[in-house]
Amino acid sequence: MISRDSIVALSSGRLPAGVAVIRISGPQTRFVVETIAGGIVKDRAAVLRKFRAPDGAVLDSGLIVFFPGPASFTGEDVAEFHVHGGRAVVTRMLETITGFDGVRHAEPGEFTRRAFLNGKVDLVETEALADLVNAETEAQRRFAVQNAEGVQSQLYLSWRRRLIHARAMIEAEIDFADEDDVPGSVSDTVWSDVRAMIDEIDRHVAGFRAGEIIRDGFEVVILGAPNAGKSSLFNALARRDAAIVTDEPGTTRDLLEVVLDLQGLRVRLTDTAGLREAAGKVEAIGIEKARAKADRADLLLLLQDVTEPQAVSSIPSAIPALQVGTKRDLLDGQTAASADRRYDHVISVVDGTGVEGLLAEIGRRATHAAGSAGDILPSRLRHVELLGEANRHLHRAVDERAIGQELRAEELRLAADRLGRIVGAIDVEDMLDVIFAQFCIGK
Ligand SMILES: Nc1nc2c(c(=O)[nH]1)N(C=O)[C@@H](CNc1ccc(C(=O)N[C@@H](CCC(=O)O)C(=O)O)cc1)CN2
Ligand SMILES: Nc1nc2c(ncn2[C@@H]2O[C@H](COP(=O)(O)OP(=O)(O)OP(=O)(O)O)[C@@H](O)[C@H]2O)c(=O)[nH]1
Ligand SMILES: [Mg+2]
Repeated sequence: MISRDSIVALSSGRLPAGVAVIRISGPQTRFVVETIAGGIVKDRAAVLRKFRAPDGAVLDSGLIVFFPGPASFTGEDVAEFHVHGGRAVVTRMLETITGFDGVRHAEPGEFTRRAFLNGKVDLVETEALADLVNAETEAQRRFAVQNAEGVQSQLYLSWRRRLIHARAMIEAEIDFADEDDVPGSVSDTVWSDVRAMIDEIDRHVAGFRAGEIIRDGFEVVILGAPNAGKSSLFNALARRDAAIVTDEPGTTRDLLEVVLDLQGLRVRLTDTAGLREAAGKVEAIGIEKARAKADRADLLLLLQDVTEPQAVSSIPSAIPALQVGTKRDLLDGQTAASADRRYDHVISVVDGTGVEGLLAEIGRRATHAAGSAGDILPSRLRHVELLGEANRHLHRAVDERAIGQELRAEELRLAADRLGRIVGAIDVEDMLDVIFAQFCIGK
C-alpha cells in the first residue's frame, strides 16, 4: 500500500539533545532529500551534507540516510536527517519539510502504522514495539524485544496453522465420508490435537498476570496499624523522604506510591493509612482506599510494631503476605531474638537491620511471579480476550454430542479467525486506532 501523503516527525526524544533525528516517509521523500541535501545520496548510508531550505538558506549540516522503499522501516521511501539537537534547528527543519507539497506532520504511531499496512510488522509485533519504546526495566526490555522479533506471533500463527490443518482434515472426511480411504482414526487424531491445543491456550492465558507484572509492575502494599512504621519503611525502601513520618498515629491518609527497579523488575510499592476503627472522616476514606488497594496487590507487607503489637482486622487472606516486625532497635538482645522467630522479617529503619533482606525477598517474590525469562506470555488484554473466544469455539468443536461434523469444522474456522485477528492477519480495521494510540509521535 503506497500512501499519497508523506509524513515527517522528530523521531528522537526530548530537546535539546546532542543529535536529533527527523524522519520522513512517503512518495515525496526522494524529492525532499534532493532539495534539502543538495542532491541524491547513496542508499542506506550515512552521508554528511549541508542542509538548505529551497531558497538556499542554510539550516544545519548533518548526516542524511536515504532508504528506498520497499526495503525500509515503513516499506515506503524513508529518509532520516540527523541534525544538531537544538529546538530552533528542529523547528526550522520541520517547517521546511512540511512546506513541501504533500508532506505533513505524522500522527502518533503513524510510521509504524504504515509499516503494519505494508506487511513489515504484524499487530503483536507493533504492540511490542510500543512496549520497547516505553521499557524502563531490563525485564520489560527483554520481554518487548522477544515479542518484537515475533516470538509471540509465531505461537499464535502455529496454533492457527494447526487449526487450518485440522479443519482441512475434517472437511476431507465429510466429503469422502462414504469412501473407504479416509479412516475414522484421522478424525480421532485431529480432535485429540485440538483438545491438546485447548490446554496449551489455557496455560498460555494463565500467564497473563506474569506478563502484566513485567509490563506494569509487581504490586506491593504496606499495611498495618497506625504508627506501625509503614511510612518509615516506605521511605527506607524508596531511599528518599517520600512520605511524612511523625509519632502521631494517623499521619498517612492517602495512598502513596513509589516505583522501584528490583533485579530488573518494576515493583510498585504503596504506603497506606494505618488501619483502625475509630478514625476521622479523612482518615476513614484513606483506610477504605488502603483496603481496596490491598485487594489488588500481589504481595502484602503486614507491619507490626514489635514493642506494642496490635492486631488489625480484615486483611485479604487470598494474597501472599509477609509478616514484618518493626522497630527492632527498641528491643534488648533476648526479646529481639524471640521476635525474630515470630515474624518473617524483623526490621529497624533506625539501624537498618533487616531492610536489605526484606528488599531482596520482595525482589525474589516479584521475579517468581513474573515467570522465567523467555516465557511466551500474552502481553495485552486484547490477546487474552481473543484467545478466550478461540477456546470457546474449540470447546464447541470437540463436543461431539452437540453438533454435526460440518458445524464442528465451522467452529474450527471461527477459532482460527480469532487467532488471525490477534496478529492482524484478518479483519482488524476496527482495532487499529486503539492500538496505534499507544504510540508517541515519530514512531
Ligand atoms: N536510525 C534509526 N535507527 C533505528 C531505527 C530507525 O528507524 N532509524 N529503528 C526504527 O524502529 C529501529 C531499527 N528498526 C528498523 C527496522 C527495519 C529497517 C529496514 O530498513 N528494513 C528493511 C531492510 C531490512 C534489511 O536490510 O535487512 C526491510 O524490512 O525491508 C530499519 C530499521 C531502531 N534503530
Ligand atoms: N525506634 C524506631 N522508631 C521507628 C522505627 N520505624 C518507625 N519509627 C517511629 O514510629 C513512629 C511512626 O512511624 P511512621 O512511619 O510514621 O508510622 P506509620 O505506620 O506510617 O503511621 P501512620 O501513617 O500514622 O499509620 C515515628 O515516630 C517513627 O520515627 C524504627 O525502626 N525504630
Ligand atoms: Mg504513615
